[in-house]
Amino acid sequence: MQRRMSDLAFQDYYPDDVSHCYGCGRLNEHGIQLKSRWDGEESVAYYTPKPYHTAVPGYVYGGMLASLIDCHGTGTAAAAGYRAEGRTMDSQPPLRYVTAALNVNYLRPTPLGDPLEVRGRVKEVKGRKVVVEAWIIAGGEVCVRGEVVAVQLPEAMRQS
Ligand SMILES: CCCCCCCCCCCCCC(=O)SCCNC(=O)CCNC(=O)[C@H](O)C(C)(C)COP(=O)(O)OP(=O)(O)OC[C@H]1O[C@@H](n2cnc3c(N)ncnc32)[C@H](O)[C@@H]1OP(=O)(O)O
Repeated sequence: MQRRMSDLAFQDYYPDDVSHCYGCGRLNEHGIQLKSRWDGEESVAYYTPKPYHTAVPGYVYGGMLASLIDCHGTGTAAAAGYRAEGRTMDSQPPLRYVTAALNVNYLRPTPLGDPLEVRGRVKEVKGRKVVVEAWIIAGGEVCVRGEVVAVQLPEAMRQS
C-alpha cells in the first residue's frame, strides 16, 4: 500500500546526503533509524532498545538514551524550522540542523525491553537556532529529561 505524505516522519524528509546519522539516518542499516512525528504541539517517537543496549543488566545504556534525545531533538528542530518558515519539509532549500549542545539528565533507571516513548517540545526558534526539550517515558514513568540546542549549518559548511 502506498504511504500517505502524513505518514512520513521528519527524518524521512532528510536528503540522502544527510541520512547516514547513527541515530536518525534512514540509510544507516546499523543505526537506530528513529522516526519522529508531530503529536499536537509535541513531537513523539518510539524505540525499543536491543538486548545489547545494556548498561547494568535489565537497564538501558545511557549513551543510547542520549542518542534518542539527540536525534528526536534535532528532528523536531528541523520540523520546527520549516514550520517557522511556513513551508513543508519537502520544500527547497533543505534545512540542515546539527547538534550544538546536548544536555541529558537520568532521573531513574530505564528498564530494558519496554518500548520507549520519546517526546519533545519546542522551547525557542531564533534565527538558525532551535531549542527543544525532550524526555523519555518507560512504563508510564519519565526516566530521562534532556535539552537539545540545534543550529542550522552555516551556508559555507553545506555540501549541497
Ligand atoms: C529535510 C530536513 C533536513 C534536515 C537535515 C538534518 C541533518 C542530519 C541530522 C543529523 C544530526 C544528528 C545529530 C548529530 O549527531 S550532529 C553531530 C554533532 N554536532 C556537530 O558536529 C556540530 C559541530 N558544531 C558546529 O558545526 C558549529 O558549532 C555549529 C554549526 C553547531 C554552530 O556554529 P555557528 O558558528 O554556526 O554558530 P553561531 O556562533 O553562529 O551561533 C548560532 C546560534 O547558536 C548558538 N549556539 C552555537 N553553539 C552553541 C552551543 N554549543 N550551545 C548553545 N548555543 C549554541 C549561538 O549562541 C547562536 O544563538 P544566539 O546567540 O543567536 O541565540
